[in-house]
Amino acid sequence: MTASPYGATFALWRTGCPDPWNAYTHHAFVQGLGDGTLPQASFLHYLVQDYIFLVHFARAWSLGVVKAETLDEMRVCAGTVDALVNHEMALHVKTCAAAGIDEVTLFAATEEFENLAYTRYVMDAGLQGDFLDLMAALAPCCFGYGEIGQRLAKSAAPDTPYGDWIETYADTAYQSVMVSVGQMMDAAVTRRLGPDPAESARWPHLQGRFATATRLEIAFWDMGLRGA
Ligand SMILES: Cc1ncc(CO)c(N)n1
Repeated sequence: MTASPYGATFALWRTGCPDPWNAYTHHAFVQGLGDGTLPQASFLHYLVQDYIFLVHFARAWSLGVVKAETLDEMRVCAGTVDALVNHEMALHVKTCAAAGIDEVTLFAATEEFENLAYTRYVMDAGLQGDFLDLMAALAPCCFGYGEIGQRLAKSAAPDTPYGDWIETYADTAYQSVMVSVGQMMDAAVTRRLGPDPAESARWPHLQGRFATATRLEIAFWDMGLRGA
């Protein structure tokens, strides 16, 4: 198992589904962001959908506050809601405004099925299950973009038009929130499953949620590439 700055739980989950994880983090859409060959129409189609995605992700992280058992869990979940609605979405608003799409239009955009499936899957994981079910479904989103941002910041073509996007996820603001999310998830898992969580009866189910959310990330990139 390869260690990760985002904690031991994530490292275990990622190791549990290597092929989907690789397909997600090295998707053609991601390569196109890095080398600049991604068509702008695909990028905008993705970004409008991603704005709606973040609205629902902020709702799911808010459910984390409701399902938390410690103040630390509440703090990290509330901090993530803040990072999503007050920071990350600024990228979407600014980039779309420059392309002539205003925020009212963004908020009213029709959701693609891939977007609906992913966001409602995560919300249902949290409603049907407990805090850990919700975290397992949220983890691929957080840490996948963390890994992609870090890798592209080092390897992207200097003239890619997607530098702002890359910078948003490579930035210490995003990375440091992800490190605290990873630490919080490790503590949450130890608290509920003990020191050897992978041996617990619940582990395969949590691993399954992580893998499903990872497959939904792949479908989200596919949706972006397909265009509007
Ligand atoms: C689809 C998707 N996954 C993860 C992130 C990171 O927050 C995002 N903005 N969109």
